Amino acid sequence: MNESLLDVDGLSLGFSGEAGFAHILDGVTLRMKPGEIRGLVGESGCGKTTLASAILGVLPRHALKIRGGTIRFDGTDMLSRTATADQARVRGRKVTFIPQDPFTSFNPVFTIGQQVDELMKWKSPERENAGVPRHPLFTRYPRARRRRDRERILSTLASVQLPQPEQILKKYPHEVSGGQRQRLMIAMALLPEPDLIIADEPTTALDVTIQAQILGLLRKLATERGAAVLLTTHDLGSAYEICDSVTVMYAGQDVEAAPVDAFFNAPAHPYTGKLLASRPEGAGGMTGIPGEVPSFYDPPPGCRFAPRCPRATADCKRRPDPSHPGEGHMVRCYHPIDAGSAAEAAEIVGAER
Ligand SMILES: Nc1ncnc2c1ncn2[C@@H]1O[C@H](COP(=O)(O)OP(=O)(O)OP(=O)(O)O)[C@@H](O)[C@H]1O
Repeated sequence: MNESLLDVDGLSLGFSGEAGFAHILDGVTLRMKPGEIRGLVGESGCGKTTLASAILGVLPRHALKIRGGTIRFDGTDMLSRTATADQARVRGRKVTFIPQDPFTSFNPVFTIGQQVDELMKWKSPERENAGVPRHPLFTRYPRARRRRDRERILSTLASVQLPQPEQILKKYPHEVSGGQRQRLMIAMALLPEPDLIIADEPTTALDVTIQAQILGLLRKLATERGAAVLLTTHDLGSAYEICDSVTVMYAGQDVEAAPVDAFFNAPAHPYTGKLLASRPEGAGGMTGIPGEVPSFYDPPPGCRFAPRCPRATADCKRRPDPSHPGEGHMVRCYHPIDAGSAAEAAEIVGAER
């Protein structure tokens, strides 16, 4: 039985532009089970947002070219050009989104209440055929459903710890703080009762003190309501705090996926080892990783980390198939770190020191 909620398999895509074709995602595989909280980590520019946007179906169509692979959500083919009604039922209803920047995500000219009502008019869990596009003029918002939705809205705002929810709904976006706006975003992502929430660096724009609170709240509410969360972040500390599992991306490739304990205690891909070692509290101390991320216009063949990898050999010019060093642990590397060998771990961490 296939118990995946989300199944991204071998996804390769890129964008054409004046500078040529940018090969962004290269054979990415990502699976999520119902209720799982998975971190999608990697350096800035490694393709986390592109992957999240591909799942949500919001990549710019004019330049996008899908070169291979599939995205299936609970049985719906999210890349098919004919299953658009099913895709519309999934997007914004079964899969919702928490954006990076709560400051630009609201429309400044409507009150928060008007914007939440509009969301529920279309995406309420009670709405039949939720998500199927119809002409807005011919779609009523029946009074009885609107009343029940209002109850849902007030209780969800209370659950994200927004005081005086009725007052907040009357305000305009600029009248509430950044932290409150991000709580509202979490509430709006929860209201359709989704099976998956994609949170794209949801706390980057906030104060460090508020970040941990918001992530803790997201984890608690998603778990209580049985929703899975895909959290894109470059903050490994956040991933450690709230995730069950982690997928590591490097230059548009998934290089490793592991339960959170294995990720931190027994990383197998040399890039993961470097990433962990370059944390301020890691063995390398804020050293960074020598070398540069390759260009997406002319990426190296095979493993894209090979040009920076102390273990690379000629084999690495072909993309490695996945291997499985442990339960739920996948790595794509011809020369993985042996978790049992302290000398190997030290070699990876200290190779350039
Ligand atoms: N429409 C596009 N055309 C060309 N290149 C693009 C396009 N969209 C994204 N890219 C490139 O794809 C790469 C991956 O970007 P993406 O935003 O997915 O990375 P990221 O890991 O989410 O980064 P960050 O952590 O900074 O948000 C970047 O080099 C970006 O410039």
